[in-house]
Amino acid sequence: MTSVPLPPLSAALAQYRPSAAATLRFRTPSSAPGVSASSSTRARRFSVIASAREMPWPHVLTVAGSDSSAGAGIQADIKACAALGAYCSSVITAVTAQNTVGVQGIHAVPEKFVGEQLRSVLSDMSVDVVKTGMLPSAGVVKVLCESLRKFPVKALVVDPVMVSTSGDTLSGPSTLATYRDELFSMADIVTPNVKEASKLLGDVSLHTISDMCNAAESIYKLGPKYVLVKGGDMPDSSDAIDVLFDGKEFTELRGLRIKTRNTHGTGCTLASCIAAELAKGATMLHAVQAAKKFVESALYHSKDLVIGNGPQGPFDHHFELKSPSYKMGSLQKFNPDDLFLYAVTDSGMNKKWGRSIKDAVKAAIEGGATIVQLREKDAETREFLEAAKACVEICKSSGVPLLINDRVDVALACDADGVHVGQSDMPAWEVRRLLGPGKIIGVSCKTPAQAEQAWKDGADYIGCGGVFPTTTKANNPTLGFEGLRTVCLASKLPVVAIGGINAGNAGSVMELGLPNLKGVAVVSALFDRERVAAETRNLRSILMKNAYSRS
Ligand SMILES: Nc1ncnc2c1ncn2[C@@H]1O[C@H](COP(=O)(O)OP(=O)(O)O)[C@@H](O)[C@H]1O
Ligand SMILES: Cc1ncc(COP(=O)(O)O)c(N)n1
Ligand SMILES: [Mg+2]
Repeated sequence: MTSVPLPPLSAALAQYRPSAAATLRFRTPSSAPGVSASSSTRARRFSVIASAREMPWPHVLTVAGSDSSAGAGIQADIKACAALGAYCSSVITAVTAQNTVGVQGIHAVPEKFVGEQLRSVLSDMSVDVVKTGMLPSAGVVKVLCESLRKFPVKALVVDPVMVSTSGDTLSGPSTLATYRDELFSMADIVTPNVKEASKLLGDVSLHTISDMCNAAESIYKLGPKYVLVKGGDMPDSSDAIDVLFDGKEFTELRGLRIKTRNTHGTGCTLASCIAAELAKGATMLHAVQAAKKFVESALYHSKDLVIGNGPQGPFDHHFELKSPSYKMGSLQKFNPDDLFLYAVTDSGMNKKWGRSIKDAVKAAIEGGATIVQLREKDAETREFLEAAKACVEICKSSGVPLLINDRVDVALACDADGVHVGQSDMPAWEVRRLLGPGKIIGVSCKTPAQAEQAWKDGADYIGCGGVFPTTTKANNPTLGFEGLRTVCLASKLPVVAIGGINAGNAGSVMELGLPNLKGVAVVSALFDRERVAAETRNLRSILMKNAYSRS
């Protein structure tokens, strides 16, 4: 089984942003020669409408029940899609009287009227993905299947909602057979929780990951392309583990288990996020990972919310709107463009030139470094921590992220922006566990396999090198341009090139034109010099020239 801890918050947030296709961009019309001013204005107006039509918004249709407390159901689906940049239309199958205590009543919408709503939406709007939640009767499941046959969509996400997190029944046993016989074979993914998986398989008991895998395999035989058995309600588990099965391979998706009462609507949100990501064009594994990361982050940010008096509260789908980075205009903790000029300090060089770490960092920032890593291999811990704390202050005030090489403890103690690890340091997934979802993690990689692992482990970027021979790192094989190209092409993450890079050769590295190669990391070319700020400024202007000539 492949074990896949989740990509970090920043990586996931990057996916939450509306994709280019989702952003309505208005093209300036090219008016034909001889067209009068007023008709050109008209032409512009038409062109705006036309180009808006050409740029469809990723569209999810949720077919689900209304939750009066707005934590789950239709309300959760719309909030989740909005947070991830997808449009969400809604066909309501039932209205529930529900709160944080439980479900007090259910009023099913007549099957015929569910069909009418489906026709209204599907015949008019270009829906990319249909996501189903509460389908209260076998009749509604049948009506949905008929509509989907008539109006096919790109993907179908089936959350077989039967029992709410509060334990209330939302869809009776009569629907089970129709789910199994008709809907599942049309589904791209089915996402039962453990209780639902058990019911679908005739009340088998599920206690372990291996039980979840067996259940996923059995449900897969009913026809969907993927099965995700969700482990939110698995007792005695310190992690929140879900199992994805694609017919060949099991992938264990492991996330932090957030200690909170606010888990009402986690299942609805997860399925809607998967649908939104698929609508934006993600692969299934990416969609599931991003969705799980979103739920984890939302729970984390809402863990202390108190809404309602019952045991199960709702969580905040729009937690990003409250984050300071959002208010400062940036949704992401990590911006891959920050890798542009990556300054890595070296204790030996600082000593040689009689500089403190703090002065070295100040000078690099003054010269225009866009991210800084403290790589102090020989420093005493106490002394290093003091210096790191001072550097955090300097970097914060300049808006430059500060990473710590290898020392997760120091990064935690000084509240750095993240950690960079090598292949023999702590594994990135373990670092993620310790740092939480919001920090930046970088991993040094020399091979496509290492790059793949870094992505699976939840890293934000990889450092690839040595591109040229270097004296900074002993016994460091040189990859050359070919090695760098191979790793970049294989990497799903942004890459920064490292190893022997200086003002003389940085341009040639960037000229490789690899789309995910975001910048260069330098040690000696900045710090084994007398004037750090001037060297940084010089390198920056070389990189800028290269960037402009390529754009
Ligand atoms: N306390 C928690 N911390 C982190 N993730 C959770 C927590 N509870 C549930 N999840 C995640 O939320 C998603 C929905 O799972 P689950 O709650 O099992 O589904 P449902 O809401 O359908 O019962 C899964 O990805 C699960 O791992
Ligand atoms: C209308 C409606 N639909 C679905 C759920 C499931 O909620 P959860 O996501 O917590 O399992 C619910 N409680 N109410
Ligand atoms: Mg739940």
